Amino acid sequence: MRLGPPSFLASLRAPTSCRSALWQSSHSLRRNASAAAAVKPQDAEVEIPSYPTYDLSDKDHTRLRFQRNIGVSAHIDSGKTTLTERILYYTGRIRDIHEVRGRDNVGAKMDSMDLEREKGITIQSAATFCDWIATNHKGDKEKYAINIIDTPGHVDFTIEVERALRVLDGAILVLCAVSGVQSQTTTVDRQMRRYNVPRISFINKMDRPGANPWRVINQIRTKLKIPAAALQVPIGVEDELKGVVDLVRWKSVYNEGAKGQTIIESDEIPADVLEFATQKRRELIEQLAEVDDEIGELLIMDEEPNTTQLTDAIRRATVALKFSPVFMGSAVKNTSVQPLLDGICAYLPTPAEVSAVAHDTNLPVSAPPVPLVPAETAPLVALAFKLEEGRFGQLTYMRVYQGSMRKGQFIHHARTGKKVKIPRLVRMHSNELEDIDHIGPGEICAIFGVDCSSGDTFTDGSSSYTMTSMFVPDPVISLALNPVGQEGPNFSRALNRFKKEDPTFRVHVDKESKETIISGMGELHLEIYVERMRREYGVECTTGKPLVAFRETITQSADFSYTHKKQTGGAGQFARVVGSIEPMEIDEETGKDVGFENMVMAGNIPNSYIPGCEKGFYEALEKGSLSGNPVSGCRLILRDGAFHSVDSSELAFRLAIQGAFREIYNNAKPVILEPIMTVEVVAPSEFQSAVIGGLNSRRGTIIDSEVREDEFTAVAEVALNDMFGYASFLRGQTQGKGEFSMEYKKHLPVMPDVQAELNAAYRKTMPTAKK
Ligand SMILES: Nc1nc2c(ncn2[C@@H]2O[C@H](COP(=O)(O)OP(=O)(O)OP(=O)(O)O)[C@@H](O)[C@H]2O)c(=O)[nH]1
Repeated sequence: MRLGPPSFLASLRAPTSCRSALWQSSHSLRRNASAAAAVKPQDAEVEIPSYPTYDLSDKDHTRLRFQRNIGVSAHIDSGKTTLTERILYYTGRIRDIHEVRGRDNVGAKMDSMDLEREKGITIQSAATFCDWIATNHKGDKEKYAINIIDTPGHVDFTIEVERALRVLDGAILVLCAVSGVQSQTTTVDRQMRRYNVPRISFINKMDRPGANPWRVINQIRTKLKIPAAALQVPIGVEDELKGVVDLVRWKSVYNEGAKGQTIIESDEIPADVLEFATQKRRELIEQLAEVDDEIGELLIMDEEPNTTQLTDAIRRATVALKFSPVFMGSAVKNTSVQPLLDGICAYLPTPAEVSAVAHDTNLPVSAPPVPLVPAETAPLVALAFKLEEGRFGQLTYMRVYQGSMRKGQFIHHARTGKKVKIPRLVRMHSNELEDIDHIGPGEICAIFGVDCSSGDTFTDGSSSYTMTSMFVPDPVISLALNPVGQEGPNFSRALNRFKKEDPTFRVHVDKESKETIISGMGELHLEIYVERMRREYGVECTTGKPLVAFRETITQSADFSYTHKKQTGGAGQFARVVGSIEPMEIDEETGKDVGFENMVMAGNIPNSYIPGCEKGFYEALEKGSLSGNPVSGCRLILRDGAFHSVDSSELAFRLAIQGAFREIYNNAKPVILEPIMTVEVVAPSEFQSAVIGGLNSRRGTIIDSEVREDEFTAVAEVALNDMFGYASFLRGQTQGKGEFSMEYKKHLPVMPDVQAELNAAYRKTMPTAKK
């Protein structure tokens, strides 16, 4: 988790005394159910220790000033991979350019999986690094080290975007010059906001007929609600695009050479864009004045900011998340990618400019977080943000937040307390590795041979810090998976590996049918794993019909007072629990919408039995009694109870909570929820009414539509259950010219008739269920 805009260097050095205080935990169990078990007893006064402070050395300052960790994210097919390929080429990281779905059949460097190259989509985010000699606003050259993560655009692989943004300091938001802000752009925008990631916007595909960057900028301002202004205007349009006018340095910038590798700069602004460029420079200053005091004052005094003032203001406002500078070009036509690289160096933050925090596991979860300082001398805190099974074993991607790591060094796994040696330390270049001996704070690397899950923290053992992990959305779709022939060990081996790599991929065995059920973020998501199972593990599988992941929730509170008592000759079971269940809103930061709160006073239930109660609650949530689907949006508050010195046990309390939950569930007026998707269709204008009619016939609600010269976009909310078979339906409706993307929006109650149907179907499968 990052804190807000960084005037944070001051806060890093805040006097320790202000953090050394008695602090009272009162609602510590509310926020994070999974962390709840580790929390200290409530209402205890806890002393916050005084943590040592670390200052950045001059060496740290210099290194971090020239370091950037950035991501490239966007709606599908906006050109992220194509852009990254250019970046790698111009920075000298690769010797030649290969296109996504290119005729040379090589495929883009960052799409290294065979499946990615075949389908022409990015499935896994890939990490790489490069050096760039940037030209600054004075025209001086400076060398920067840039770590880049290219993320997938398909919503099915959204966890990859979450993972990347969690550890990146800045991002490039790529938009198509024709389609503008699309549904997935909004999702990426939301993710960037969640992790406070400053962003540069890059309007790609300026060579396409109908390209209109000004409409796109307007959409950034109105739809994404972030002040934005162009730092460039194009020279030439569509096919004739030659370069851009740099509005900050007031220069014309052209690409020359077969691959646009030579940058030619000129002080002469072409006459046909001069007036327009002057107007857009004015617009840039006015937009900045809205968010930056210094420019605001200059504007009031009617003074023109100079290049340094303008650059500094753009940087300040971008890093403070108040503004997005907009660049434009065409990745495929090799135009204006180098100025974007200069922009990354000039305007995106250094690792020292974003604040990162950890939690001290010795304190309750709601204790104030501890700021981390990217100083080499500080004790190590690193976050494993992605796992990947490679040719040489498990590869763990790490972001080092403070301190450093060395090959051969021992590091501590914060969750398990295990000490592990780093056998091999590498920097990643897509699927190739470069061995290194040492990695400093603020950098990204990968290590081999360390067993952990994604989201785990590593330290040098001197602190008990852990970093909060990322938002993991719940699956929306599931299907039964059966290996053809005998089930061999590779079947479960593959499933275990996929589960570890991807927290949005879930596996369980259905208790009734005994079938293996896999769940995920969409049909494509699951299809990719079934295919990987075949290719990487040699296991051929058949799959059942995809099923929507229904959920249940409660709509009102209900109290319980329940005694679990059993006397069967030997030791008996006794546990009494009193409390309530109530509806719970989702926590935007953690994604949690279920929680267990212990408010038992005076030891009426001994502390040692509380974990049993909590376990019982989470088990009860696994299957709601309306339809057998998991229950979400529910908090249990345990207020009181009673125990017996001989007959009580953790098991008795676990069963007591389950019994209580079963007994009062219906009093809390449960309903069945279904996933609602945002569906965006782009198709030639002549098919507009057919497409809208098609969405209406699937009970969709049209929430936005836009008609451009030749094509239109329609955005609708449709229940996922009504979307099966839509791809071929749309193909038929639009002679194959329509495209659609779909992403999960929210869960909503199903219609009463559907609820009755699902309930009846569930009862039929449950001979023991109450009829
Ligand atoms: N006209 C035009 N096409 C482009 C440009 N950049 C990329 N494309 C094309 O757009 C398509 C998608 O490009 P990708 O680079 O795979 O897009 P992506 O955003 O990485 O795709 P996903 O990772 O699948 O979301 C390819 O056919 C590219 O050749 C551009 O500047 N102009």
